[in-house]
Amino acid sequence: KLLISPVAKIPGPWLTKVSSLPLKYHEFIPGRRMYIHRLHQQYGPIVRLSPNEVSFASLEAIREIYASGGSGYNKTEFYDMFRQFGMKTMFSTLDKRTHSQRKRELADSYAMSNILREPHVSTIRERAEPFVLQGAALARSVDVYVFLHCYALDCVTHFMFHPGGLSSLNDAKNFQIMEEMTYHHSLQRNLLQYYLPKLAPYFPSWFKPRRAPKTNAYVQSITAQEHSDSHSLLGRLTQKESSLSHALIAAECKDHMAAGIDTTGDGLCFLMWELSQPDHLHGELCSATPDTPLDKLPYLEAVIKEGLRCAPPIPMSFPRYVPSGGRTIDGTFIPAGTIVSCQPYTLHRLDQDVFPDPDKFNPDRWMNSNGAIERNRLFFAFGTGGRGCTGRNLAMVEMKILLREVYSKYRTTVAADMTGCMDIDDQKNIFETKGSDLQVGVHGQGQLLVDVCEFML
Ligand code: HEM
Repeated sequence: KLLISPVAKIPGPWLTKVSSLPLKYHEFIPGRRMYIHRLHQQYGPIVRLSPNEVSFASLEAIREIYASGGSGYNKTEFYDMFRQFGMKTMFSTLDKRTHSQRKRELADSYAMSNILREPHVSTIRERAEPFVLQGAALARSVDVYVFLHCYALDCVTHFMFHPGGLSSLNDAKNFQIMEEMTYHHSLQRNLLQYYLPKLAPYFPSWFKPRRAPKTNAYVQSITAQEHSDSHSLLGRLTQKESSLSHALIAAECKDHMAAGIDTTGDGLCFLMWELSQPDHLHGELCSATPDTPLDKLPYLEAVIKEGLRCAPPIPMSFPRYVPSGGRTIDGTFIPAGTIVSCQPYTLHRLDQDVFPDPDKFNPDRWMNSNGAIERNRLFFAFGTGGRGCTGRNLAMVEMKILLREVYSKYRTTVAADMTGCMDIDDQKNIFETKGSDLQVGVHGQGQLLVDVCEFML
C-alpha cells in the first residue's frame, strides 16, 4: 500500500517510502533542518520525508499550505507540545476555527498602530538604553547574547503588562526568569513525549519537559492584577471584557512571552555579530541619531530582513495536515492526512535566481527594486497567512530601536579572544539558542567590542 501511494512517487531517498526512521533519527541527533535542506538540494522543491510527510520549497506551496482560505491547513499534533499551563493557546490550537476565534481577541493589540503608540515606544527605548549603558560601562567583555535575551524579555513583558513588565537587565530575580525561559534544550524531551505519548508517564524526570516555576508565578500574579496600562495586551483584554477566562489569558501571555524572547534575542544576536564584521555597518546607521524616526531608516529594515533571512530564529518546518479530499500542492496531488511543510532555512536559499549567493549576508539585496516581489514572497522568517507571527511588528520595532540605539553611538567589532563560532545549530528547541557568550565591552574611543562565542539556533 505504501509503495503505490501518491507520496511514494515523490522524489526522496528510497527508505522514506516505507519508513519515518530517517526523519526521526535526524530530528533527535538533532539535524532535521540540514537533512531536509540537503534533500531539497538533491531532489528539488518537493521531497518525500517519510511515507506520510512531504517537504516543499516553493512560493506555490507556501500559498497553498499556509494561506489558502486565509490561514491554510490545520496544524499537526506537533504543536500540542506547546501548551501553557496545560491549555491550548492561539499558537498551539490545531484547527482553524478555534484559532480564528482566539485570534480575534488578541491580534489587534499587535497592530503596528498600537505598537507605535505610547507608552510602548518609550518603554522599548527605556529597555534599549540600559542595554547600551551596561555594555559601555564594563571595561571587560560582557555576554551580549544574554543581554539581548534580557532586552527581549523586558520589552515583551512591558508590552503585555506595562507598568508590570520585568527588568531582567538590572534585577537579579527577574534575570532568573529570563534564564528559566531561554536557551534550554528541551525540544528533544518534548519530542519523546510527542512520539511516545503512552510511555511518557514512565519517563524519568530528566526526560520530561523543563519546568518554569518562577515564570509561572510571575505570569499568574501579574495577570490577576487589574491595573495594566490601557494599551498593554492585558489592559486591552480586560477593557474589552474579553471572553477569555483568567486562566486562558495567563496561558496566552506566557506563550507570547516564550514566543518573544529567544526569537528576537537570537535574531539580534546574529545581527550584532554581522554588524561587527569589518565594513558591514552602513552609513545610514552610522549617521543616525537615537531620535531618527524608524521610517527614515530603510537600510536598517533591509539589514534586519537579511539577518532573519540568513539565520531565521525558527529555521525548521512548520507542519500542517492536508485536508480531507487531498490537495494539489505545487502541481503534485497529496492525499488527505499527509503532513506537509515548508522551512524558512531552505526557502531563503534554494532558489538562487531570487537569492543569489544565498549564504552571504548582503542587506543590499533588499534595496534593489528588481525582484523585490519574489524576495518578499519567499521571506518566511515570520511564516505567513492567518497563522503567521502575531508578534512580527513588535519584534521588528524592538530590533530597530535596539540597533539604532547601539549603532548611532558605537561601533562594534568581534573581540580578538572570541573562541566560539556562529554556526546555526539544529532545533535544540523551537525557540532556543544555546546560552552563548556574545560579549560586549567598551575599549578605547567609544568602541563597543563584541565578542561572540558559540551562537547556536
Ligand atoms: C524575530 C522575532 C520572531 C520571529 C522570527 C517569529 C517567528 C514566528 C513564526 C515563524 C511563527 C509561525 C510558526 C508556525 O506556524 O509554526 C510565529 C508565530 C507566533 N509568534 Fe512569532 N516570531 C517572533 C517574535 C514574536 C514575538 C515578539 C511575539 C509576541 C510577543 C510572537 C508571538 C507569536 C505568536 C502568538 C504566534 C502564533 C500565531 C498564530 O498561531 O496565530 N512572536 N512566530
